[in-house]
Amino acid sequence: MMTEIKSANMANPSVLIPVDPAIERYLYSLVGATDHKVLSEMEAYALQHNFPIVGRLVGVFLETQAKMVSAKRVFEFGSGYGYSAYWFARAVGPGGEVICSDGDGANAFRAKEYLQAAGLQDRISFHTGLAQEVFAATNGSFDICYNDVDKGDYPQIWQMAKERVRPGGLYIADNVLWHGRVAVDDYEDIVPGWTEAIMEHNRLVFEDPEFDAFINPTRDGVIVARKKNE
Ligand SMILES: C[S@@+](CC[C@H](N)C(=O)[O-])C[C@H]1O[C@@H](n2cnc3c(N)ncnc32)[C@H](O)[C@@H]1O
Repeated sequence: MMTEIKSANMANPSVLIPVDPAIERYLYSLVGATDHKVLSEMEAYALQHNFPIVGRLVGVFLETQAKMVSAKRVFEFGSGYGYSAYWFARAVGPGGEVICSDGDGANAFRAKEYLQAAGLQDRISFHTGLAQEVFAATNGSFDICYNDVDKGDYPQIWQMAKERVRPGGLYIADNVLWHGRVAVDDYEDIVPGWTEAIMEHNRLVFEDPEFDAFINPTRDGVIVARKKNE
C-alpha cells in the first residue's frame, strides 16, 4: 500500500496549492485551543517521518462535522496511526465507537499507544488489513464513513460506504483536490491513475441523487456528502 505526499509538489508547477499559505497560517493561529500533548506528539511524528496525516485544520473540521450529526458510530478507511481517529473519538464521546482500519500493523500499535495516552482508547477498535475487507466484516449502518486510503481505491470505497451511511449521516473523504491535479490538464501524478480515480470518485459523489455534497478546500480538499433523509 502506498501513501500520498500531503504537501504540494513544488517540483511540479502544474500542481496547485488550494489555500494560500498565508491564509493557512492565519487559520492555524485560531485553533490553539485544541492543543494537547498527545496531539503535538502525533504531529511531530508525522513531520519526522513524512507521514500524511490530515493535520490540525482538517482534524478540527472532522470533529465539528461529527458533532453536527451527533455521530456515535464512525468507520475509518485508512487510519494511519490514529491521528484522524483522535478527532472522531473526541466527537463520539464516551460510549461512541470509532472503527479504524489500516494495512500496516505497525500503525495499529502506534495508534493504540497514542490514543490510550489521550484517554480515548475506550471508544476505538483498530483492525489491521485491507480496509475494504474490514468494512465488509462489520454490520449495520454508520453515522460517518471516512475515506483516506490509497487514492486508486476511492471509487470502490465510495460505492461500498454509501450503502451503509445512515440517512442524515455523512460520507467524508480527504485529498479530493489532490494538490490541484484534478483542476489542470497537465500534471505529474505520484501514482499513475490516482488523479483519474479521484476525479471519478468526486463525479460519482456529486451525481448521486441520494446525497448532498460539498468540498471544503482546506489543505488538500475534503469532500462531505450527506445522505438525504427522504
Ligand atoms: C493518508 S494515510 C491515513 C492518515 C489518517 N487518516 C490520518 O489523517 O491520520 C493512509 C493510510 O491508509 C493505509 N491504506 C491505504 N490503502 C489502504 C487500504 N486499501 N486498506 C487499508 N489501509 C490502507 C496506509 O497504510 C496509510 O496508513
